[in-house]
Amino acid sequence: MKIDIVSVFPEYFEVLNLSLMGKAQSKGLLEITAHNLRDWTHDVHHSVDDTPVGGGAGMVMKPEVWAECLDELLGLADAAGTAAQPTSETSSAAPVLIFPNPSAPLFTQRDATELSRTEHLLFGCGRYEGYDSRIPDYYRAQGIDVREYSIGDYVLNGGEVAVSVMLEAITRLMPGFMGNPDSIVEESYTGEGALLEHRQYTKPAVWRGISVPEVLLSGDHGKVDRFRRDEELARTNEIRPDLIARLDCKALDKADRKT
Ligand SMILES: COc1cccc(COC(=O)c2cn[nH]c2)c1
Repeated sequence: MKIDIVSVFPEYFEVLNLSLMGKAQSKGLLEITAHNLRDWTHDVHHSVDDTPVGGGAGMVMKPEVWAECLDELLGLADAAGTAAQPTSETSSAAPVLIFPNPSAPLFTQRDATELSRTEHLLFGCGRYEGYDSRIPDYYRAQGIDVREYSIGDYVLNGGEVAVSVMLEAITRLMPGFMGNPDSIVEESYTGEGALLEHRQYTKPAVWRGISVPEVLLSGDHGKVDRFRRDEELARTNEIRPDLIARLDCKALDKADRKT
């Protein structure tokens, strides 16, 4: 998978060369490039933002700068309309263009699963009050698959943290990324927006006088599975009833068949 990230703080992503992400890059599973949006400015101040049309506090990121950058990274015709020549850089599959945005639909495991099968992702990190809203609209009109996602109900100073969160959720699902692929199978229940996972315990069976649930020591896998399933339903109902509402009957049936 080829991943391009555009930010005014590209150095923020140097951390991706560590641990699993670093290994995945050295194994050729991933190719991550962080670009500095200011490389597409032409003024002496390398300005990427301007005051909001209609007034209001803060600054908004300029569409022209983003467009010069995205046209190039997406391999689109430039403003003059001359078709950009496909280069070795231009991946065959059209990339998905993703913008973190607090005012967008929530990014879920279902999105991570879908995007983990994509060949080329291009992330755009907003700063200040955000980017000119015409940017995603324009690229949708060019036929690009543009997604805007929130990672939660809070506002960050920029999209970089949100991109890191989405990248981790996406890349860990890629075949060959995790040492032990089984570790993501179990999550398929909770992952697909289904249920919260059951509580986890390890040895010792009794720790500071607190015992693990007896059934887990029974050796009866059928009973253990049933116990865990019941706990998943109860925990989800108590902590995240909204996930129950999203559950479709298939997932519930599948869950019952599992035990
Ligand atoms: C309109 O673009 C903006 C504006 C302001 C900050 C950001 C960065 O993203 C977030 O703050 C965020 C994403 N999910 N939850 C919070 C983007």
